[in-house]
This record gives sequence, structure tokens and C-alpha cells, in this order.
Amino acid sequence: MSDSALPRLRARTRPISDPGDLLRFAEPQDPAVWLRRGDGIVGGGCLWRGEFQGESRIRDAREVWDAILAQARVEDAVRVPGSGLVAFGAFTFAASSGYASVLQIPQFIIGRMDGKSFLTELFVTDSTVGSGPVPTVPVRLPLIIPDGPEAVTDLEPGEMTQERHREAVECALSRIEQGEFTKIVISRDQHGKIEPDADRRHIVRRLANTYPETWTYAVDGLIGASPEMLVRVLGRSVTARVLAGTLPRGANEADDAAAKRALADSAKNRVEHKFAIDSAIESLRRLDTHDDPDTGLTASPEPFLLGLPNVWHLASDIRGTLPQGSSVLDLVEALHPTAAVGGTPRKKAMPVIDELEPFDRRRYAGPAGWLSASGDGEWVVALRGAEVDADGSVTAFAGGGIVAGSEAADEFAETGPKFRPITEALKPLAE
Ligand SMILES: C=C(O[C@H]1C=CC=C(C(=O)O)[C@@H]1O)C(=O)O
Repeated sequence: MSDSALPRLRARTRPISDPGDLLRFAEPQDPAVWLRRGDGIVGGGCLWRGEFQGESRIRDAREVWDAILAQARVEDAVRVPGSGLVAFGAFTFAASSGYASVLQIPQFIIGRMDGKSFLTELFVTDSTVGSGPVPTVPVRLPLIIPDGPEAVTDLEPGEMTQERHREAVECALSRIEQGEFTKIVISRDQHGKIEPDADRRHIVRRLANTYPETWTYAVDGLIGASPEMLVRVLGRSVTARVLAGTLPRGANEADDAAAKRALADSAKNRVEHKFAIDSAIESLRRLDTHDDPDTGLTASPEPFLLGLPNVWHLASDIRGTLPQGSSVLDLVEALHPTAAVGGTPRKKAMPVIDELEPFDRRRYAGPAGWLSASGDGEWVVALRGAEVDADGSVTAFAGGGIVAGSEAADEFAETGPKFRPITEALKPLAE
């Protein structure tokens, strides 16, 4: 893509009074959303969209984004994460995917972050408003779009049946035993169909309300609520939340406390977690050029237990400082795929995922998030969601880490609660 083919953009962010429920401003058919605990950003319309493919898809996106920024003018009177010029994005899990990775810039962004509400209006200067100053008019909120038809479907098992999943896990275990790799994540698929004109915001709202501690994302038809922060850059601060190791929540208080203890004490889950945290730290260290030891990476010495409505996870948070000259997309590229969704060693496990899974993961387990002209960005691992196509087809995936000692039946069962967020978000509203 040559720079002359890229739009010259202007973004103007101004404060507004609290707009309430942000989702009311999102596009019913194709919402662009990033929400946590009710706060975040919602984009409307599409001013520009870039598609990327193959091994260099994240690097190419970074180059195009830099080129757009080089000719953009940003007036940001609010200066909080998500204000100014922002793009939403979603990248495929595999370089070989037949699906597109995208970056898209909306026509407006309405947001609430750090207690400040704002509206960003975006313009293409060379076609829409000329190159003169953006006229100063009072802030007018975008229209609230009333709720449309429900988005309802039952998800049915796909190509990776229980039998096929067992074969894949057993094959993975024998290759682990032979020393080919030490961890691999095997997933399965489920499918459904909503009415093409269904309002996708119902799915997003259910996820955001039921899983407020996760990051609810919607980009280009990819919708979910992920508990796993691949990387967040705010100013020069870098954080990530690595998850691996799972048990379903218990049905009552005693069972739930027992499940939590069992996960904390499980040697298999701790090993699985260690692979994921080691892979994340190693990827970040490769970028880290700091000489100052105080700016280096730290991770919690012991994983903590993260309780979500559906599962317990072993979780670790990583903190550090953005290496000089790096951008959030460099970090996304370095980290993806962590061993929480790929395997260890990454290079050995990735082709085997392709071999053992009978489908294209599309953007499941890939990076999804946003980035801004100021250098901030938040990118989750796209889990606990689905691809919702324009014709209403719904494709959901959930997987789990296989290490020595994993049992195929347990691994299959573990994917059940991982599908729960999206399964329940696709139920009729009265339920
Ligand atoms: C691959 C998934 O979860 C990952 C994240 C957390 C825990 C995981 C596990 O315990 O296997 C997985 O690594 C998924 O939800 O599809």
C-alpha cells in the first residue's frame, strides 16, 4: 500500500458529559467495541479499513499505521487511553489463514476512560472537508441506535468431534513423549446461525454484563470477552496478563473452594502455566533493549487464581517499560502466539496445530484490540467468543493446553465452560 493510497486523516477529540451506555452508539450489524467494567470505546462507521495477510501481517499493519499517522493531524483535548486517532484491529491466529487480518478506523469514537467521557470525530481531509481548518461546531453526540432483532442460536459441535479431539490429543501426547515439543494447545469448533439482520450488540452486551472483569471486544465480526491481556501499552508502561491452567467453577461454595484448591495444587496445570509465562517473558525480553535494570520486566513469582463466572484460571501479570523505538504492534507481534494458545517451542508446535486441527482458526486466539496515535494500545488474545459473519453464520472455538499427563476426556470437558460465555450470549434475551 503506497502512502498516496492512504487517507489524510484528521481526528478531533472533545470532552462530553457522561453518555451512559456506550453500546447504544455502536453499529448493530458490525459493532466496534472495547469495554471493561462498562468503560471503554465504541466506534461507529468506517473511515478506512486495511487488510493484511501472511507471515508479515502484523508488521505490515504497523507500517501502514505509521504511514497514516505521519500524514494525520490529531487534536486531542482529553488525552486519556482511547482518545485521539484510534484504530480497532484483529489478526488471524495463523500466518497461513485464508481469512483477513484487519485494522479499521471508524468515523467517530465515543468513549469513557479514567472517569472522562469524550467524542472523537474523524475526517478524511482531502475529500470530505478539504484541507482547511475543521470547523468549530458544538459537539453533537452520534445518534442512539435502537435495539434491533435478537441474536439467537444454539451452537452445535463442528468438525472436531469428541472422537477426533481424543485422537488429536493422543497424537499430541505421543509426540510430547517423543520429545518433539512440550506443550501444544488443541481446540475444537462449534457452529450456529443467527438471523442476518440480528443486532450483534445483544451478544456484546451479554458478554460485557456477565464478564465485567474481562475485556469485551468486537472488531469486524469477531466478538468475545477475553480474560487474557496479550499486551497493554499506556504511555511507556507495558503490562500483560498470562493465563493457562483451568478448572470449571464448582456448583456450590464447597465444590468451588475445592476446585480452586485443586487448581492451585495441580502440578500439571502449574507446568502448563509456566510454559505460557516463560514464552511471554522470553518474547518481550527479545525486544527489551533497556540498560537500566529498573525498567526491566517483572512477573508475579507465583501465579494467582483468577475466578470468572465460568472457570478458575492460573494467572500471572507481567509489568515492564516499553523498549525505546518499539510500538504496541511490535510487542503484539513478538508475543503472538504465546504458549497459552500455541505451544512450546512455538516453532515446533505451530505446524502441528495446523496438522491436528481440521479447521482454520481464523482470528480465534489471535490478537484483537485497539491502538492510538499517542502510542497507547490494548490487545487481548481473542478467546471466549466467535466469528459472526455478515450472513449470520457463527463460528466459535475453545481449546486447552496439552502437556505430559493431560487426559483427553478432561481436556474435552475443559472446553465446555470455555464456550459458555458465547453460548449464553446467544440465548434468547428473556433467559
Ligand atoms: C485456549 C483457550 O484458553 C487458554 C487460556 C487460558 C487457559 C487455558 C488452558 O488452561 O488451557 C488456555 O491456555 C481458550 O479459551 O480457548
